[in-house]
Amino acid sequence: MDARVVVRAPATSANLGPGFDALGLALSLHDVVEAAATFTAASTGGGAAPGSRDGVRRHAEQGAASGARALELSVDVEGVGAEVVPRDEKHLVVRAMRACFDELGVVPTRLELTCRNVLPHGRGLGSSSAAIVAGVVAARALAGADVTGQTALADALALAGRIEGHPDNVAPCLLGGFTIAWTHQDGEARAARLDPHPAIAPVLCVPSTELATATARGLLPDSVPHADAARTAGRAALLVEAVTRRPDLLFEATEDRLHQAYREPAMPESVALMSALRRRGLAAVVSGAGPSILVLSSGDEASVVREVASGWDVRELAVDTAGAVVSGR
Ligand SMILES: Nc1ncnc2c1ncn2[C@@H]1O[C@H](COP(=O)(O)OP(=O)(O)O)[C@@H](O)[C@H]1O
Ligand SMILES: N[C@@H](CCOP(=O)(O)O)C(=O)O
Repeated sequence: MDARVVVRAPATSANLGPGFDALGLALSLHDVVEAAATFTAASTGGGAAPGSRDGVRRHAEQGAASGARALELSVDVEGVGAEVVPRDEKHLVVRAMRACFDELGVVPTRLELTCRNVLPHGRGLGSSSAAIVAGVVAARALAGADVTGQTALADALALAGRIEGHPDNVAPCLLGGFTIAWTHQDGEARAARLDPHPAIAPVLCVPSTELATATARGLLPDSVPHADAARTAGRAALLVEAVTRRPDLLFEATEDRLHQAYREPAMPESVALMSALRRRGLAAVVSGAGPSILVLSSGDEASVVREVASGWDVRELAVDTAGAVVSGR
């Protein structure tokens, strides 16, 4: 009994300056994962409609009862990272799918993946979140679980957040648009999705060098001055208004004192570019953990970015409003 799906997951830019680990924007750059799976009869049998709540519960009971079975795994990767990403159980999409199958209680015996990668890795554009979200959504769809309802999205976000470790990329990747993400008191990721102002046009300056998010997180101090925290909290609040209704406030609203300066030693050229862009009045920030620079443009500012960021890979993108999209089941 074969199931086959295609999932498209967007790049994301997290933090947006002052919204460390909270704010994020989905971008019009996508990875695509094609996935096919065969499940044990025990984990899918019994006649309940796959995807119904009853069907998922029955999967959980029967999957758990069936015990571990060897997985026949095939991973094909095209595009970015094809030479370096693992092709086994360590592949991030596979890890996310396995975690989701376990949560749903279904037991795959065969899993076939083709990953068409476009998002650059280790550039602060949420490639790991896109891989995780694509895996979680693909696994839910293959298992016959809902992927679009409120409960399904909440479950997918919680699992993706657990795997990624911070919620601000997985939220916009799953939901699209502009998101405010937080960790609930139960420890799970939650998010509120907002529509960005239609004038917002993200412009990315992408360097050729990578910086692992874990490395950039390691540069952050255990505590920051109260004045910096207070100032940045105010700017983050203002940024919600600026992104959704008042793009004229973007420059002031994107000031950060919580993470960018601490990370400068790992990406001096990026921070220098950000400062040069800000001196020209542009709302430039470090994208995610860097080293890409994001300009939240609200008009015809791309030509200034190209002039200041001469020699950089400058990409004029749009906001992705759809988030992760699944087709073909
Ligand atoms: N499509 C993918 N398939 C497999 N692994 C991926 C994929 N995208 C990202 N990764 C893994 O995530 C790492 C990058 O994650 P990270 O350091 O968080 O940077 P970012 O998410 O900003 O690109 C890559 O080096 C790779 O190990
Ligand atoms: N809030 C995180 C965001 C990391 O984003 P990424 O795209 O660099 O993975 C952080 O700043 O560490």
